[in-house]
Amino acid sequence: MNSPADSWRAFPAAQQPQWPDGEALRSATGWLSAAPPLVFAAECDLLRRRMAAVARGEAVLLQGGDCAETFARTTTEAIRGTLKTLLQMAVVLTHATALPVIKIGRMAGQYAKPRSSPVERRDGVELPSYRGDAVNGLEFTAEARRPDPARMRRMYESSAMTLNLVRALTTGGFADLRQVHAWNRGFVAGSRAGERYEELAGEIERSLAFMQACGVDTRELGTAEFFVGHEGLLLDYESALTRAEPGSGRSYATSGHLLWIGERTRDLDGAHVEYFSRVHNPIAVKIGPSATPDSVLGLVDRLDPRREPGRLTFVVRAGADRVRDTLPVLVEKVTAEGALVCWVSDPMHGNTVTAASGHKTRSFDTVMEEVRGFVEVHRELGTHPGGVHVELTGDDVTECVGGGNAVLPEDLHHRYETACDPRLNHAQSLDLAFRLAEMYRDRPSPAPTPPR
Ligand SMILES: O=C[C@H](O)[C@H](O)COP(=O)(O)O
Ligand SMILES: C=C(OP(=O)(O)O)C(=O)O
Ligand SMILES: [Mn+2]
Repeated sequence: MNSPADSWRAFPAAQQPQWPDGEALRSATGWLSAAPPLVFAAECDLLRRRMAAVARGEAVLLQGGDCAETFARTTTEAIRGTLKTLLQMAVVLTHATALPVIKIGRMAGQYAKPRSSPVERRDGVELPSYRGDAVNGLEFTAEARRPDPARMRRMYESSAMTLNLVRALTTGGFADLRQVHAWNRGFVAGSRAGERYEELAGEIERSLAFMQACGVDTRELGTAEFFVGHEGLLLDYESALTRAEPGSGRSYATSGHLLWIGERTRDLDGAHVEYFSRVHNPIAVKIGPSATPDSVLGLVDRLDPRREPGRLTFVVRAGADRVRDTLPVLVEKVTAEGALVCWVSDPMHGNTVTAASGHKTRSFDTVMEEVRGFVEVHRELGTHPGGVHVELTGDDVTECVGGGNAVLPEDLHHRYETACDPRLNHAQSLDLAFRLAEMYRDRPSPAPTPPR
């Protein structure tokens, strides 16, 4: 019970499914405990070093992907679409900042969802809420909504399939920077952001040709470093995949490189903080508008007691109208405490609204307003706006309104395909990258903090 994988069991765990079948739960977690790790300790350590560079102002983080991955969309097309979108956004940001962009997919594990309400009501019928494919089915039937622990095994298998393809694509030539034009193919033509991207890709190609002509070996640009992460919500799953490293004796969550604690599960006395205090991965915590300086400093003490840059990231999701008020004091207090954490903006979860049609949506302009507020706060304090964490897809969905190829509220039903929250589509994602790039270019980050 006091092992790193199990100490959380003595603490209250929010947002966990009520598994109806104890025997099925034991069978699933037993199977997971014997399964190979999905990621390796050395990869997690490498990402910690990369995140330390973000904390020092020497790199930028780009994290994105579905709100909720689904088993049905574990397809080559969907995975490749998200990956290409992130690679394109990273090129835009690298070009503007002249800093390395650390890429993390919200992929290969994003199958469990915290919910505002444990139940959903439709036409007088009440059923358990959908909690992600790892727990139950999206279909509104009693059968589908019953939590089934065997789904955690499918979560592992879908994560493995996704990770396998991601590893092949990022190292097998697909992510080669010399393919910078090819990544834009297959996406809907005609968006302003797409055109801007084509211009930039042309510029990069000419620079690469120039470097080659000067005798520089550009083959090094043939692969991309890419990590995966998800909300570490389902503690039965995460603890079954926790492995101790024989050399160091350290424990790692091996379901993903960087895992985060959500806004609804960051209670200092709760099971999630306890579990994550025991594993050595780089970790993140979502910070909403109600976070007090004391609760944030408490998280630093519990999760980063040695104040090691790269260990802890705060993902701020305050809302466009609150970020300028709530963020400064948090940044000031954490900095005064001697912690060099990464500050990242999630401009989506504080800005969800319900459209007249009943669809959950987010306005692109409001999303950008939160990013702007986040960057401005850091500029004023002389700290580094470390990057963004966004819900996006390479598909041409109509889930968020606005953006370059404006999706109108009346268009939402055309391709509203998300299993949970509304995602930016491909054009909106590129648009966000260009606008963020402008913010970085207008006011470069201060000189990096010297390594500690
Ligand atoms: O993705 C985040 C949460 O799971 C989601 O925003 C909760 O949505 P709900 O308010 O519809 O439950
Ligand atoms: C649940 C999520 O966010 P938050 O914890 O910030 O609400 C999410 O990232 O999908
Ligand atoms: Mn979400």
